[in-house]
Amino acid sequence: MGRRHQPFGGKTVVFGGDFRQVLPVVRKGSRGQIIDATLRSSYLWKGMRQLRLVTNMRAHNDPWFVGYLLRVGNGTKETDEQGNIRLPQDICVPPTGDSVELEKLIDHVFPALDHNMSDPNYMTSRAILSTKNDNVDKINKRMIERFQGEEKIYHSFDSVEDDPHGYYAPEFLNNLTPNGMPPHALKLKINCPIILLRNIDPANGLCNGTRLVVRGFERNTIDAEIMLGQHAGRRVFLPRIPLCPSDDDIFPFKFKRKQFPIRLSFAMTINKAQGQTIPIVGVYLPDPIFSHGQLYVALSRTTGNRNIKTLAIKDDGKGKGKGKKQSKNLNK
Ligand SMILES: Nc1ncnc2c1ncn2[C@@H]1O[C@H](COP(=O)(O)OP(=O)(O)OP(=O)(O)O)[C@@H](O)[C@H]1O
Repeated sequence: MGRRHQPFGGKTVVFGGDFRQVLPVVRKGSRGQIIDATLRSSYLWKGMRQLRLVTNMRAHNDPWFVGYLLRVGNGTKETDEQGNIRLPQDICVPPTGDSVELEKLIDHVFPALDHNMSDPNYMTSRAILSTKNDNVDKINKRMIERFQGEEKIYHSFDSVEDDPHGYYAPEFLNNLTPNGMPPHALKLKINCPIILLRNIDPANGLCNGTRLVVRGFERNTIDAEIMLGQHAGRRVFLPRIPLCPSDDDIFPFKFKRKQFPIRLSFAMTINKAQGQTIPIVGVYLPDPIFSHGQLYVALSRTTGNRNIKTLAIKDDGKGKGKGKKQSKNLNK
């Protein structure tokens, strides 16, 4: 670090990013505060040299799709009078207004599940993405019920720091699942796909967002196999670790959960999928999406138009999104 007065001691540091994607999350932040949290607003920005990557390598076999993604991401895709974007007809599962529509989306993304359950490539090359954890949990629950194989439920140990008199009953704590935390009752089956929620051992490929498949159950560890990236094929034993919610002002007490830092990954939030390549993607949008950047992230995880199916419930203007700072739903 020779030049102490320069950023990073004068060393060259490479930052990467795509400003069309979801911006940093600022809880309850205004538009201005969110923009303020981006690299573009950093005092370092003016000292940076910008290099542009202009070829979409992931979807390079589908030039029409690449152009469509750029129009969505750049905000140049034409909208109707309510601000809705028209999704291509061939990627839409027609909404029917009942539970069958979701089953249809699941069947598109996970065809012949019964025959392919033990094929790790099948399991990790597909996922359903949605905006909210509630939707994701609903789909993961359906999928694990459908999945066949030896089942195990791991329960967490929940506690509150500085609570010597035990004011917070375990039953109450067990019912809490703040964002980014694993559930109290983690129901798994052999060969089911999971995603890591914390960096455990980045040097060995165990990072927040790593996708794995469950191979075996031990009393205090889970035997799993890394599925993607340079560590694909590596068998690891995942430990239970103490976890705290990332938003520390969410409860008026300091909540601690000892659990395996994983969730099922048949479905995940769009934010969690940012940065991943998922060859076959389903997008479930029962509510208006938060921003066009979120739609851009969801659609751009895959390699082309034919590998994506969306189920968008039409926003009739009376929905929950009405009057909030959400962009309109994105229907046909
Ligand atoms: N030069 C290249 N030649 C061939 N394939 C490439 C090349 N660069 C990237 N890819 C492939 O494109 C896909 C996306 O790459 P990568 O995840 O590095 O992009 P990214 O910019 O981080 O994407 P995003 O931000 O959208 O997640 C990967 O499947 C990768 O293997």
